[in-house]
Amino acid sequence: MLELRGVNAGYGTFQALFDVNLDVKAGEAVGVIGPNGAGKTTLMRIISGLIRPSRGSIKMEGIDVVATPSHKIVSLGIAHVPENRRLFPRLSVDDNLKMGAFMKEARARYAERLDVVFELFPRLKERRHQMAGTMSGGEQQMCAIGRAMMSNPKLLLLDEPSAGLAPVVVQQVFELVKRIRASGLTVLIVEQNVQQVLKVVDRAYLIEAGTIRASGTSAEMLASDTVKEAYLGV
Ligand SMILES: Nc1ncnc2c1ncn2[C@@H]1O[C@H](COP(=O)(O)OP(=O)(O)OP(=O)(O)O)[C@@H](O)[C@H]1O
Repeated sequence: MLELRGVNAGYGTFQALFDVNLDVKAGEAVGVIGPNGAGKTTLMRIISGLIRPSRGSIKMEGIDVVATPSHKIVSLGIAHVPENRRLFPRLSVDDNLKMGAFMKEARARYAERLDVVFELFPRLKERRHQMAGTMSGGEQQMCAIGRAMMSNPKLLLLDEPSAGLAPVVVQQVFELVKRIRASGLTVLIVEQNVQQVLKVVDRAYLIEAGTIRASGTSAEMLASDTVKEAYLGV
């Protein structure tokens, strides 16, 4: 579904990603792990077109993402849930969800998408008239994911969905990821919470200083000495 080849990217003269190759197959959940500043968020940004690579190719179902204008990338089926959620805090849950269905095709299927989101996250239906900024951290994450799902994506990019949440809520967020996966959506998820994320993904990539250092199935990553020493504290 998604294929990155030889991707370099950065900010001005600063290079944040070096020769990145990455694949996500349809129906898979794939994790991206690594330390602070490794380039994980940058990776998500180049896939959703927020920034452009300086070299290399990105293809979504064979279509060149780099050549696609930013506002059309959602139409390729890519939806990005950014770090820190970025909800509209003073708007209701309903209005936040509406913002996720701004493309013409999504607008036409608004009611149908809303049903899908409410079925997956019944809590959002209960709270649909509440101001998003007054909901709990876990509920806000649900709302951010729900908003992304309003565009009827094929690939969901989740950037640190558990960041800043209390441990019990972190558990709930990983349960959400499992549910999304079971609904058939393909997921690429960035996480600091290595132990947890490896329980919900099929495969993962370890990125350090902008370079992919290791990749493999969750079982392989859990057994890898590099991952164990640096990220699992064993
Ligand atoms: N807008 C920006 N302008 C300049 N440099 C940036 C910008 N965003 C990120 N960087 C730099 O790019 C590098 C990679 O950052 P990135 O946010 O991708 O890392 P990360 O792995 O997501 O880190 P974290 O886990 O801390 O969120 C860092 O050195 C960061 O300072």
